[in-house]
Amino acid sequence: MFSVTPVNHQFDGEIQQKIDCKTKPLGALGRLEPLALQVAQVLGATCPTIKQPKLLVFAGDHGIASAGVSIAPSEVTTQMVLNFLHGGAAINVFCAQAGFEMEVIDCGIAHPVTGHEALIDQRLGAGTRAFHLEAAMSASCVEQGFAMAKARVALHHDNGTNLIAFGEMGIGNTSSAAAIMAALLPVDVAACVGRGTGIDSETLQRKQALITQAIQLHQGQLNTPQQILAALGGFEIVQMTGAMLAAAELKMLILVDGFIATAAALLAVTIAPAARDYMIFAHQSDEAGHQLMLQHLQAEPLLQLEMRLGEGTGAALALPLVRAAAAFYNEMASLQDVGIAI
Ligand SMILES: O=C(O)c1ccc[n+]([C@@H]2O[C@H](COP(=O)([O-])O)[C@@H](O)[C@H]2O)c1
Ligand SMILES: Cc1cc2nc[nH]c2cc1C
Repeated sequence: MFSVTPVNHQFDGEIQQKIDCKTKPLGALGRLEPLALQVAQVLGATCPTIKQPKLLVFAGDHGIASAGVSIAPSEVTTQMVLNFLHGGAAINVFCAQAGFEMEVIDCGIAHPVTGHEALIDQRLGAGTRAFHLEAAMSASCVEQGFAMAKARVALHHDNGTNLIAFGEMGIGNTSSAAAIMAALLPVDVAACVGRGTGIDSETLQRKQALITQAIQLHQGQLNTPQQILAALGGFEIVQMTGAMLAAAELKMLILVDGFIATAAALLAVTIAPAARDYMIFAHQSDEAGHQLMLQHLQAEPLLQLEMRLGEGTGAALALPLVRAAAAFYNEMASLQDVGIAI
């Protein structure tokens, strides 16, 4: 379904030379320099420019939420979707600041909302099934989610967007992301499970026990990323994975937010390793497993602000840094231009 090719390394030498010749000591722009290299690899070495950046908030509900793994009930997912549509959430504020156009996609919240034209309907159901008792969804649901996400990304690409940021909303989705992490990586469940929205220690123990139970229940059916998604996933995680693969296929920049978006990135990279070339990791979340997940992706996030909100907030805050990397690459004078000999 996805055919992702690695970035072109043909011009790496020229791009690096251009970065090194800017009016600064060698390497003095620190991590903005490899970021500029990546931006130029993906968007072109001549004058890489971020165009019509979009931030997509993928919303979905989780059956596991009714087992008491969050501070909030599933109703809050719908309430927050309405908040996004009315412009009142953190992500609305940060998108407006950063110059992101924001889109909210209903991937399958439990209580659908009507009468909002701006809400994109890509529903796969009314929340997943509780994955500690049965598979979260069917295999065909995963494929359907991939197809819908791919079509949406293609539409944005056709309209001129060349950077997509990934955020999400879904009560219970840190449980799903932690279970996916435990299924994909050679790490203990305990290293994957965190406090999500801010649960107490007793709830954390229950969450860990339910995820351990789920991994045992689905053992033998966790052999591919698609199987892992069907067993343990969420509708929003399925669609983020598909959308990331589609964006990589179309050679767009992918800006990844926090713990749950990174779980989707991990799935996408497992399906198509070349997708990693297109990914920029925005922010290291305070969620316990995120650092380890990033390590496995060999990702150094741009920001570390101790946030644990999701929605795409870290990605929105990181966009100015990505713009700055492209701008210095395109606009700074060279040492030669100004006659500096060092
Ligand atoms: O992205 C993150 O790093 C992150 C870390 C902790 C919580 N969240 C958000 O909180 C919700 C999931 O938390 P929970 O406790 O309900 O699993 C979901 O809506 C996420 O957007 C997000
Ligand atoms: C209020 C609230 C806002 C959120 N935004 C993302 N996840 C969230 C979880 C809660 C509970």
